[in-house]
Amino acid sequence: MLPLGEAGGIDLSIDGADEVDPELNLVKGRGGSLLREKMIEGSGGRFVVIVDESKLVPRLGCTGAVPVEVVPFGCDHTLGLVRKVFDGLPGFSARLRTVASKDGEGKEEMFVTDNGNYIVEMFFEDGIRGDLNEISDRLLRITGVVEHGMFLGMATSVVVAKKDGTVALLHKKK
Ligand SMILES: O=C(CO)[C@H](O)[C@H](O)COP(=O)(O)O
Repeated sequence: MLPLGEAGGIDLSIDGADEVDPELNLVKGRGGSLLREKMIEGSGGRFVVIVDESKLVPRLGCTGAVPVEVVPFGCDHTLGLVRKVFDGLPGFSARLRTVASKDGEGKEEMFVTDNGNYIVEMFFEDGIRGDLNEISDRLLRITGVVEHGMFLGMATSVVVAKKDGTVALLHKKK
């Protein structure tokens, strides 16, 4: 094991994904590790994704939350700014992710990422329509947003395990 800065580049990253669209854009981070995953998988080299076919979607955001990592300071304000990006979009909602509190008394507490941050979850009625790169830029320009879970143009190949037992191999268009 080496720190990222000492690895001298990463030739190959292999990971799962929560969603894969026809252009091999991904949603990742429903487990909350999107920042570290994006740092590693975006550091160059090949990025191979392994999923089952339930992860293939026509548009990102079709099957669940698209996560956005935000700093805890002013998180409600940042949540409001994230909501503004999709202002007026029917069926859109966003909230801060919570988890059941460990005290077992049925309370909820903030979900904290491995970097000590919070997660805003964005929900779309029928997936994200529009220019994903533009939406990405708008989200990343919000002060308080650390990173989001759309991995655009990063996957070089996707290995898809199908229900019938066969495997399909998809490659990024050049
Ligand atoms: O994207 C991910 C985390 O960011 C995971 O790879 C993804 O959630 C894997 O899901 P599953 O356990 O259903 O294979």
